[in-house]
Amino acid sequence: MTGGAARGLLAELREKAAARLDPVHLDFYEGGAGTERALAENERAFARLALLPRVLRAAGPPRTAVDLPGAPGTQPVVVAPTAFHRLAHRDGELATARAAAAAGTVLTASMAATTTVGEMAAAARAVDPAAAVWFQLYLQPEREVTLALVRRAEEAGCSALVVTADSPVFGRRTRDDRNRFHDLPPGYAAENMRGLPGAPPGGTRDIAMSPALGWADLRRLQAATRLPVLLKGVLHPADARRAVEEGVAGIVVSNHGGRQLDAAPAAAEALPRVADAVAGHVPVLLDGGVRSGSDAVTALALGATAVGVGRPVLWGLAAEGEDGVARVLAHLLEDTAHVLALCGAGGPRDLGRDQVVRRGPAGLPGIGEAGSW
Ligand SMILES: Cc1cc2nc3c(=O)[nH]c(=O)nc-3n(C[C@H](O)[C@H](O)[C@H](O)COP(=O)(O)O)c2cc1C
Ligand SMILES: O=C(O)C(=O)c1ccccc1
Repeated sequence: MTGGAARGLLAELREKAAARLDPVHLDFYEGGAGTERALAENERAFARLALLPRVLRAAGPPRTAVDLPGAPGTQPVVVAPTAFHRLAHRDGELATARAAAAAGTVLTASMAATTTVGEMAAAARAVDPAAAVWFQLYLQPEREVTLALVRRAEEAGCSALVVTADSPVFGRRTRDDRNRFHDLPPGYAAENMRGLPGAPPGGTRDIAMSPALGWADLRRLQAATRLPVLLKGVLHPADARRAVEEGVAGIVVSNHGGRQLDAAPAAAEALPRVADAVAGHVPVLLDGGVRSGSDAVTALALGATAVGVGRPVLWGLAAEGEDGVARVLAHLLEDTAHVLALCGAGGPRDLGRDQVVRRGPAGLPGIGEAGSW
């Protein structure tokens, strides 16, 4: 086989995106923090793992539907929140929203979107009135600003909030520093931040990261909304346990695509212990490095209910707009169902953690050992 034959759709769209994007914007999308070790580890962790198929289980065709907060019967691949889609394509977040709705996947609207969450949710619902949209939120130091953002998400019809907790300070992005990319170009803005309390007339507030936030702030948020709240950026099992005690509706295991703590482990490596700590009380999602159905199924076998994808969506968007995002999502969903079938699973719940082993000579002794991972 020639190299090209097995290259895959995502690699193709990534190359097309790289050829089209302003190199500074490409670096913003692709880059991570520090030496980009956490970024690299996300994909490497999946590459180190193999799936052990089960045979003759009479599983029938895979049913992929899963229940997520505010999204019953949805697909096990969701669109992770990523900033600034209009730098990738003129249609920006509207293209992403339409493609996610068409694919039947949850769209997580970023607080740092270049389109308002209201416009995004309307675009998704124009494609599918039942489309699920979540709103990702950085808790702001000023409570009234956070609450104004929550009201916007509620009014947009969002069905859950995703609070990103891994950013007490903004990660040090080596490529952005080198490129001096620290502001959106003229004509673009973080539209959700327009007209908030304290914003200049007609202008936007900056998104603040705060190291002063604590569990009490999360609790106050939960008391101020009826929406389910997921906590994103959890890697320590003790934090996952605490979050469940605090009544969160879901946990997102994530190192922020390697853009925050460079010394963080891969999301896939942190997942099993977080899943153990959560013990099925709420859904656990994983994002970081998911590039194939095999990666998604590996995460599902290790205890995730669903996975999120960040950069692949941006590659599709930059390469081909709405069609590109649609191709990425359809491919990942189809590949996930296909790999489930090959593993002998009739659905995500049929997978066992014993079906995931480390590659290499040290891998096989781990088979079947609970907690070998
Ligand atoms: C360009 C870019 C922008 C991002 N913006 C946000 C954001 O605004 N809020 C957030 O919680 N996470 C953000 N993330 C992190 C993603 O939600 C997700 O954790 C990560 O991209 C998953 O890894 P993957 O890109 O390998 O799929 C961003 C990631 C990228 C690559
Ligand atoms: O780049 C990011 O990862 C991110 O989360 C972000 C947050 C605010 C503004 C721009 C990007």
